[in-house]
Order: sequence, then C-alpha cells, then structure tokens
Amino acid sequence: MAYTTITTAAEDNILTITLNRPDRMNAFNGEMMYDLIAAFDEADSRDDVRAVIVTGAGKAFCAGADLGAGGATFDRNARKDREPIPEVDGKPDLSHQAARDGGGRVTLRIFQCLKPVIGAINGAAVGIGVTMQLPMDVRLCSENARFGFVFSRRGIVPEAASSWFLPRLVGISQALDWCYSGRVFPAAEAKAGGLVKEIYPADELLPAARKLALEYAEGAPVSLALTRHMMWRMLGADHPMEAHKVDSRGIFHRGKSDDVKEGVTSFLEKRPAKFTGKVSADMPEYFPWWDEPQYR
Ligand SMILES: CC(C)(COP(=O)(O)OP(=O)(O)OC[C@H]1O[C@@H](n2cnc3c(N)ncnc32)[C@H](O)[C@@H]1OP(=O)(O)O)[C@@H](O)C(=O)NCCC(=O)NCCSC(=O)/C=C1/CC=CC=CO1
Repeated sequence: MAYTTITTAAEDNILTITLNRPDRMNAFNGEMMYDLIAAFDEADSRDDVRAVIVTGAGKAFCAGADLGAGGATFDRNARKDREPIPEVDGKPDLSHQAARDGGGRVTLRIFQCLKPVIGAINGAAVGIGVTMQLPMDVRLCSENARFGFVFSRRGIVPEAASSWFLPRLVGISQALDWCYSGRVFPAAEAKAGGLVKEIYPADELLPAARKLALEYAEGAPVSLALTRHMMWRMLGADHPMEAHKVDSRGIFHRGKSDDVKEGVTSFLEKRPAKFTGKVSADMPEYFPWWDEPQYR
C-alpha cells in the first residue's frame, strides 16, 4: 500500500503504523486522515496482523492539525486538503460525509478496528494528536512525551468524538480540567490522570510496546476482536443485562469453534496454542457492529 504521510511495517504478527511527517512534527492533514483510515483497513484485512502499534517518527507523536496547511483557519471549505462540504438550498449539508471532522473519521476507524491497538507516544501529542489516541486500547509513552487538549486555546472544541472517549477513560473532572485549561502537560500527569499506562525512557518505548503487542497477539484473533468490541461498546450500555446478552452471544458463537478446542487442548498438552480462527460470515448476525462501513 502506498502511503505518503505514514509508513506501515508488519513483523511477527504486529503492524506498526508510524506517523511520518517528522519535519512538521507529524502534524495532521487531509492526506494523513485518508492514509490512517487505509492503514487500519490494512490491519483489519491481513490475517498475519494480530495487533497494531501506532507511533510517530522523529521527536513528536503528532502536533495536531497542521496549522500551516490551510492558513490560520479551521474553516473546512477554505482548506485545499479536504473535499468541500456541499450545499443544499444555500446551506451546508451537515449530513454529508465531508461535513465530518477528519480527525473524528480517523478516531472512529480506530474504534472500529478488530485488532488490539497500542499507542506508543514518543513525544508531543496535541489536539488531534492526542484525541486520535483515545480509541487505542492502551497508551505507553516516552519520558519526553507531552499531551495537550488545546482546543479552547485555538477557539474550537474538543473533536474526534473525544467528548465520548475522554470522560470514559479518565473521568469527567479530569477531562474538563485538561480541556478547559488547554495546558500542555507532561507524561507524569498523563499517567497520574489515567491516560497513559506506563512511561519509558525514549529508547525503551517501542520495545515495550512490541512486548505488549506480542503478548496480546498470542490470543485467539476472533476472541480478541470480540473482546475489544464488547468492552468498548458496553461503555455505552445502560444496564449490565445488555452486556450479559452480548457476552452470551459471544460464548455461543465461539463455543463450537476450533479455537476453543485448540485453547483447551494446548493447555492440557502444556504447549503454546496455535489459533487459526477466522472471521465467519455470520458475525454481523451475532454482533451488529461487526460490519460498519458508515464509520469510514
Ligand atoms: C507542544 C507543541 C506541539 C510542541 O512544542 P515545542 O516542542 O516547544 O515546539 P515548537 O517550538 O512550539 O514547534 C516547533 C515548530 O513546529 C511548528 N508547529 C508546531 N505545531 C504545529 C502545527 N500543529 N502545525 C504547524 N506547525 C506546527 C512550530 O510553529 C515551530 O515552527 P518554527 O520552528 O518554524 O517556529 C507546540 O508546538 C504546540 O503547541 N503546537 C500547536 C499545536 C496545535 O495547536 N495544534 C492544533 C490543535 S487543534 C487540532 O488538532 C484539531 C482540529 C480539529 C478539527 C478540525 C480541524 C483541525 O484541527
């Protein structure tokens, strides 16, 4: 796959996606939106990929929207890197896909991913550079990482569905503190606030992310996909009964699979499991979210 703003590399069942505009602090633009969506399509479509790591090239993870790209503006129709929003009866058609914030399209694509996703945050992560991390399952960061929900400082609003993700991850008070203040805060504050799992010296970050990804990748791929979606989706449930119905379907669906036989047999034979399970055609029947092209 030919990408211009990112690179991807697959090794040992792990796809590493690297934001790759180091001379611009990996600032986000329209091309990066399309590249990231395509990279997560790549991750989902490859059977050899069982976990994903997202990191940045150079000293930053991502400095947010490229403020140089369209002049000092967030006006979508004034930017050349995005398709314009069409008008209906002289008014912008807000139901059109072009009216959706590009960062949000990436965030929702990551949310939809069927593999575990680890953020390896190697430096400054601001604006969409931090909100794109929120649907990743776990974030590790380097000692020099900094984070900033700087939206109020730029006169806009928290984007990329972060008003759903952030309070769920860190609680409403912490979410509002970071978004009201717009301060750029260090790795230690990110860890204390629950945004980051662990902090590493810069040269130990990627090895640590790989170690974790390899551990996750040992699980049965279909189990991992279902686990990922059951956990995330049930954050929106009102009652544990909803979760009980979903996990009952999961148990029923996986119960007869070869992966269950392999999981049990490998345990009894005291050897590592070799899972071969693939996505089956009846997935959407059991799990309505399985196939959601509208997120793209
Ligand atoms: C915290 C910083 C990211 C890094 O700070 P520091 O390490 O001290 O580096 P600086 O000296 O500030 O910056 C180095 C050079 O990079 C340029 N630069 C930094 N960020 C950007 C950017 N986002 N776009 C373009 N250029 C950038 C900076 O001007 C320096 O250039 P020179 O060396 O030529 O002077 C810090 O840089 C910072 O806070 N940057 C601003 C981050 C920001 O506000 N990003 C946008 C947030 S909003 C967003 O991401 C979301 C949306 C949402 C919806 C719709 C549309 C768009 O955006």
